[in-house]
Amino acid sequence: MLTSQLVAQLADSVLIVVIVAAVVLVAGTAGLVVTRRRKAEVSAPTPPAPLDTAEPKVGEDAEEPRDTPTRTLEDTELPEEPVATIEKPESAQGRMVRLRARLARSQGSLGKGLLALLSRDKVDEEAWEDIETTLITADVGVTPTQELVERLRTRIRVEGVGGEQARQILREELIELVNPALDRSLKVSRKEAQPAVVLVVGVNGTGKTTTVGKLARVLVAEDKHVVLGAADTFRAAAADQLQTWGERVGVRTVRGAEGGDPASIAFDSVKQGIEEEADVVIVDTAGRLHTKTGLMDELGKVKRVIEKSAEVDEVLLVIDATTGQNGLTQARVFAEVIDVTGLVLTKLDGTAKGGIVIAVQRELGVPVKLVGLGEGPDDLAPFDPEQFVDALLD
Ligand SMILES: Nc1nc2c(ncn2[C@@H]2O[C@H](COP(=O)(O)OP(=O)(O)OP(=O)(O)O)[C@@H](O)[C@H]2O)c(=O)[nH]1
Repeated sequence: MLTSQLVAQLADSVLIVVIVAAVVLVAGTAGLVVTRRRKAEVSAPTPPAPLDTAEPKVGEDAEEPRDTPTRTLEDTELPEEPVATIEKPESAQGRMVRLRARLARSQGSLGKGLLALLSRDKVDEEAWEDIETTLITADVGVTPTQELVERLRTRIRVEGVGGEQARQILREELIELVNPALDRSLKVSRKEAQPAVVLVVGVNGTGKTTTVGKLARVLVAEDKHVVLGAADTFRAAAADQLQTWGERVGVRTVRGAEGGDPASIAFDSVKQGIEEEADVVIVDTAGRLHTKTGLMDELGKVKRVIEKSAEVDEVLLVIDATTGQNGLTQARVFAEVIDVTGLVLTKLDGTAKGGIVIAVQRELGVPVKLVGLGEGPDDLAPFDPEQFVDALLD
């Protein structure tokens, strides 16, 4: 009896559980269906809007402008690197006028010092000694100094002294010492259907690559077609540096592998110049210590290899004016291994020893053709003795 009651109770419980489960199941399924339907409503693609075939309205019929204001120029992000444009370099004419103040600033003590001593009422022995010291300190060199002092003594004795007269005498004698008779023109014109070739040489860090870049600008300003040869395969960044200089004025740079054979790059750049019918090919070479025989011999090879296809018209030796007497020693050794046709004195803006112009010309019997007066792209000027001396005396 008890058992049958127990069984009946159990059956009731099972029934209740089954009923509850069924209700939950039905409610769950209904919920799911509703959610699915809602989701389907949300993600259903909206039908495409009918094409607006109406004519655009103008004037008073025009629609109201958009809520969001149109972006102004200020809002627009510009690319960081401006689009490369070809620069127009300053012409060589008149550069010296612009750079004269800089020269006067650096060399002022030389010119003004001499002038002050010569303008005294009486130029005594002590004053002449001071004049000599001033000239030697400015790197004019012993022999040129003695010559100049001798000529000044004679003229001052004969023509007398006095402010303006002393200035005139000094000006004339300094110009004579710098030697205005020397041919300072650069051989940079095509001849016999071939480009002129300029080889740039010198000790490390004197400013060769910079000078090649600046020279290219001088020539581009004269409407010359220039090709650059990056034969400095020793310093990793030199070819990039040169190429950047070239690109700024639309000039091609021929380069080779880092550590490659400089003679072969020099050859290729001249070949390129011939093919492009260029006016000038300027070849930059690696800086080399004048004391390293192997490197110095390499220069001869570079020149000989170029000469297989074209004549080398200019060999420009770059000298850092701030190195003083050491610059003279370099000049001497370079001149022994290669025929230097012109000198470039760089960094004249950074030294008071402008007398090196006189000394180095004397040493080599070769004219200073260009002077570097700053790091700016157009801070290279053709050397002019009169303007140089006038800047000293400014
Ligand atoms: N103030 C001044 N600096 C100059 C002048 N010319 C060149 N320089 C600087 O001298 C440094 C060396 O110049 P580079 O052209 O790299 O010298 P480089 O002779 O090619 O050097 P290497 O390839 O190592 O032999 C650079 O910082 C130039 O900007 C100049 O006339 N005035």
